[in-house]
Amino acid sequence: MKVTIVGAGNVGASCADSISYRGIASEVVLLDIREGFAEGKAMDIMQCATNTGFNTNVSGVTNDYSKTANSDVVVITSGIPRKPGMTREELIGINAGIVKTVAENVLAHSPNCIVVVVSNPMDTMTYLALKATGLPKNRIIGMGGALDSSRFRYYLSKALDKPSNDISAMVIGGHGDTTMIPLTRLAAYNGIPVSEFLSQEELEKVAAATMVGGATLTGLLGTSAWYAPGASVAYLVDSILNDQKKMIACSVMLDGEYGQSDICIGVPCIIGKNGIEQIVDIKLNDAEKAAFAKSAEAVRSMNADLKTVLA
Ligand SMILES: NC(=O)C1=CN([C@@H]2O[C@H](COP(=O)(O)OP(=O)(O)OC[C@H]3O[C@@H](n4cnc5c(N)ncnc54)[C@H](O)[C@@H]3O)[C@@H](O)[C@H]2O)C=CC1
Ligand SMILES: O=C([O-])CC(=O)C(=O)O
Repeated sequence: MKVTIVGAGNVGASCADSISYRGIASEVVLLDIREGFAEGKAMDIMQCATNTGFNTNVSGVTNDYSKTANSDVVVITSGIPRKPGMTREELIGINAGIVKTVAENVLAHSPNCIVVVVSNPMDTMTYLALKATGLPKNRIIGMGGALDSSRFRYYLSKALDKPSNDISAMVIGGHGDTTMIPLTRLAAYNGIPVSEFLSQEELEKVAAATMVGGATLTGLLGTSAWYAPGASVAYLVDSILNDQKKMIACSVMLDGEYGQSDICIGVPCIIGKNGIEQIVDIKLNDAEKAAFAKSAEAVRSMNADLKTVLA
């Protein structure tokens, strides 16, 4: 199985690293426009192989899409990250042009691939990639919910003082500081609702910390995060390549589900060899429904800005 990652920066290289460690692809190609940069990242990752025991062949290329030909999965991580104080939405002006060109280039060389969009603002970039390529909606997946859900589990684990892996929890909605919807009502510690252990006030604090999880890291690091984003992409790619049918919150084109159409936004999906194999339309309560509608409205208004930025 072959995976291409376009954009060999912090997130792209971390994706290549995590995918190699998982041993889920025979080949990973990193592509970047910076001369020699992807080659250097690939060489550094390959020099881990003997000490960590992986057999994936990781290579790097400078803007040569012929080397990405016939990829099974292409991950788009090209574009600028935010700096402290910025929102993800502010990146649209530069990243829209990059994502559109990259999506067209990868499809020209890998017409059957499944595309995972990571660049921000991710929901709008997923929508753009879908419209620009005309691919069927099961083959364009926006990665955000996997990461946001793992941050939700992290903050719940801190509040509960229990391991993250004993907690199940999901974040739906937009991948933005104000558009995320941590589904606190459905979060559980070994099947027991977390509300049995945490007060309403504690749960609200966890949800608020989750929503600004990316901004918190950006403030600490001076640029946005990469280890957890890379691991989240690898988790998603594993479910595609190995047809695991995991339920993962992903940004996907809706066609009536959750009362929305013509929008890519985070909802629970079954992920397998065909990409998005099913959208799981869970029953939300009235407050969750209202939060989802508000989140969709914000994402939709960002999508409308594409006309201006791409003009
Ligand atoms: N969806 C999510 O959960 C997450 C999304 N992100 C987003 O991922 C993107 C990348 O973040 P980082 O890796 O931290 O940035 P970075 O600046 O470290 O790397 C971006 C790379 O893209 C390359 N690039 C720019 N234009 C290109 C083009 N046309 N073709 C190929 N490569 C190109 C740059 O040379 C650079 O190496 C950002 O937009 C960031 O906001 C970051 C973390 C999580
Ligand atoms: O915070 C950012 O800008 C990058 C990102 O999407 C995340 O880490 O969730």
